[in-house]
Amino acid sequence: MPPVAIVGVKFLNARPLLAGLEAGLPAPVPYTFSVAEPARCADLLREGQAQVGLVPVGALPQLPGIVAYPNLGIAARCETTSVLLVSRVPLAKVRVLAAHTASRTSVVLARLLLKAKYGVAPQVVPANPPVEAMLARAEAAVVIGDPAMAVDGAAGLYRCDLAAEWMAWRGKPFVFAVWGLRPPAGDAVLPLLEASYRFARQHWEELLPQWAAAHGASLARTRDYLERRLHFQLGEEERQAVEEFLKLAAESGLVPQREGGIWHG
Ligand SMILES: C=C(O[C@@H]1C=C(C(=O)O)C=C[C@H]1O)C(=O)O
Repeated sequence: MPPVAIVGVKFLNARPLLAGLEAGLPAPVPYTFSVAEPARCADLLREGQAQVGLVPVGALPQLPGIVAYPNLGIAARCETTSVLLVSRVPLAKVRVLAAHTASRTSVVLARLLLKAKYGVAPQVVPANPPVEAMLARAEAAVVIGDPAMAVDGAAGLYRCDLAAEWMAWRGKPFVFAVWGLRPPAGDAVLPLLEASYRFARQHWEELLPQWAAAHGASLARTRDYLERRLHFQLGEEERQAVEEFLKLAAESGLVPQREGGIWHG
């Protein structure tokens, strides 16, 4: 049997979920591990080049045959500082939205919020950071991950932190990404995914400075980001939030209706 191909997200926010995989923890079956931008993780899973991937929740409707592991993911209940809608104009005046091509979740979330809260449905154009270049072609931009953390604090822009906006709107945490897997090939590595996060918890103080250096963030900011802003264990509230987000997005025509259940098991 060929090794199970596992792909993770390359941004700082995913490091706690990936630590044990990077360290090469043993698994009952052979596996390979690599990282990519979130949208690419979804593509690799859909094309069958990976059997397990950390995928944007917003991509799940377009991943037939892929189910989500219900216990681990990238979630937040407050400002993340790494998933931003920035604008040169008040949000009710946005006509063109530059969408970070790495994202499949946050672009949908931004469009949902723009419609529900500000009554606008801008044209969406694909784009990539830096945010200044994105805003040269559009009034507003969605930017995620490490490049968004570099934008934080930029002056003169309207800035909306999307997880906090969702929390204020729906009263639930927001889940950006989950482990997607293609059964039965991916099933054998589920304990490895748990072990990988456990490894991060066990080696946290050693790993934090390494992650900070690798992603160009200060230790204090990395600690605040990964300990206080994001969380990685999903419970009933998070699973309900995923379902609610996908339902709202499908009702608004932003994603197709998902065929079949979302969750593994
Ligand atoms: C918290 C984040 O969540 C990310 C956002 C994603 C998206 O918008 O599709 C996908 C995966 C996550 O890594 C971030 O990028 O900062």
